[in-house]
Amino acid sequence: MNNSAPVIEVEGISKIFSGKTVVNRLSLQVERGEIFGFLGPNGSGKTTFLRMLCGLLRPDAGGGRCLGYDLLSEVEKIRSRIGYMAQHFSLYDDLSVRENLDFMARIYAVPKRRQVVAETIEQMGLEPFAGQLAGTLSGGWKQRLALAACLLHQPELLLLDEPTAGVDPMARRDFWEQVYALTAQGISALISTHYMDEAERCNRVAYLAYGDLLTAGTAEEVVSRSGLSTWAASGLDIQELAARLKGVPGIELTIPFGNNLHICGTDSGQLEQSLRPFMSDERFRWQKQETGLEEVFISLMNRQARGGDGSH
Ligand SMILES: Nc1ncnc2c1ncn2[C@@H]1O[C@H](COP(=O)(O)OP(=O)(O)OP(=O)(O)O)[C@@H](O)[C@H]1O
Repeated sequence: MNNSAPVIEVEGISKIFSGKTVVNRLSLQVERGEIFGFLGPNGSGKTTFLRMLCGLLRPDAGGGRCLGYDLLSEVEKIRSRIGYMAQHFSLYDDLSVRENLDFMARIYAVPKRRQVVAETIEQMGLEPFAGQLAGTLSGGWKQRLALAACLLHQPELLLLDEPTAGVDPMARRDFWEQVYALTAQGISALISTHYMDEAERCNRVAYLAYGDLLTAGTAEEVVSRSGLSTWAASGLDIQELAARLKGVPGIELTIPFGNNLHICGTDSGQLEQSLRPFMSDERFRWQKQETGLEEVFISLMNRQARGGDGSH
């Protein structure tokens, strides 16, 4: 495909299950070499969207191209060029790491199978475990093996559905190092996640809530478009403070983070004016703060729940 063309270019794609719209006219572009993060609460349609991209589900409306191939008519070409890591990927617990990869390589009819499996084991740092039964690996190494299995047929695009769910922080960091190394080689990745720190590692992010794409862009764009200003109050009694701030004009959102309460509003003047009387309370230290993705996503969700147009 044309190297400058987006790897994913979809327009208005929808999926309806039993009369319920699960993905609602979603349009999105992912550029080559990009790590694109896909966030949203459980059941918002992230998996359904990924499955439409890799041809496992057919969109009920809309269409587009994945790696330059048509989503509706060239599904086989797409499938052979993408690596899909499903949320509940399955490995054979009673096969070794090498046997698992060899088996997957046979299924994909990978040419020079033995050589490719050996190279993949080396590339993914799996040598120390090559002879070990997959069922005895730690969660992080199982994840690594599942990623290795997606790479055997040398895909151009990875679709990773919550690849680090339930994995400890060190293993998550290692996993991201691998993803960076792969994208440095020109592979693109669309990754769904619930972790905010992972969202911040992506070149661009999108937030999906119950089928609707609420925002997409770089973290800076998403934050700036939200128009939110944030103050943080730190102290021990922040739950009580949060309760007192409820319904105060200009305060649209409060989120506790440990001993900090983040307080947000889109009218920064009104927010400051409303907070001023609380700032004389010596139990708290007050600080203006950069708005983060988490504040933006929660605010968008709240607006959507209140029936806003969700177009921010
Ligand atoms: N094959 C199916 N038949 C009917 N409903 C389905 C099917 N697959 C998914 N759904 C429903 O579609 C909605 C979206 O599910 P989906 O798995 O795409 O969300 P998700 O954002 O990936 O959630 P999670 O973060 O929990 O993985 C859910 O309400 C789910 O129950």
